[in-house]
Amino acid sequence: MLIRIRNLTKSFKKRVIFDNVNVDFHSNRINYLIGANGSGKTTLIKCLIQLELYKGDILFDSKSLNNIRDRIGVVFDHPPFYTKLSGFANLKLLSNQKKIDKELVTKLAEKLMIQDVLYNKVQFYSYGEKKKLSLLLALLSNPSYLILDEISNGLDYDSMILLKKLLPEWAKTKTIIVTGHHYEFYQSIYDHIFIINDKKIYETDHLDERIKRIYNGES
Ligand SMILES: Nc1ncnc2c1ncn2[C@@H]1O[C@H](COP(=O)(O)OP(=O)(O)OP(=O)(O)O)[C@@H](O)[C@H]1O
Repeated sequence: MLIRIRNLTKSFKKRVIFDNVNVDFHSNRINYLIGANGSGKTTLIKCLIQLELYKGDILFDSKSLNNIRDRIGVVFDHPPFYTKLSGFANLKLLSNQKKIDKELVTKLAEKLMIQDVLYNKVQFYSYGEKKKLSLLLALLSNPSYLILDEISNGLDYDSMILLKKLLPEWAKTKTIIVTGHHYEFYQSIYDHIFIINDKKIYETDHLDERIKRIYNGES
């Protein structure tokens, strides 16, 4: 379940974000993507699921997105929901499953510790609760590819600990890409680290001083 990116070029008008990027995200691993603010982490995720137009090829285990769309789960930093509806109603509407498995929803809601608000309107959800609802939605289809943008943002201590335990478990059967600025959170769980710098994406095996500078947005 390798994600292969070849000759990816992405611009917003004259602003080039990626210039001929070639990179592979590893199968059944936690691939941690870092980069300064505005370097293009969210843009890359949007390219992966074709929410943005780009030049180049992105293949999931040699297949194009259209063939595996149902097997991708994505959580954005600010997940879009119907705020007047309950969390559960949102899951029913937004899930790519024909019929929602209520038992699974309950199980996941308990695991992610949002069972108490599941039937409340999303407009009353906290930022962290929305994140968890979005994660629950992504997990409902048991995706082979799980892409999490800034997932650690807004999570409380217990939820962070939980996620630290769950991510490596999920990586046994899923190809995971995570982005985020909380290096301390990811350092004990990532398998591979990738950095966006100067319109390219590099894989690296450790966070040297150069990378630390870039990571801290000082490049
Ligand atoms: N639709 C758009 N039109 C024009 N510019 C955009 C658009 N979307 C993103 N950008 C710009 O592209 C750059 C990359 O944005 P992106 O959100 O991918 O960065 P990021 O690495 O996720 O940043 P952060 O760490 O702050 O979340 C930014 O300079 C942003 O302003």
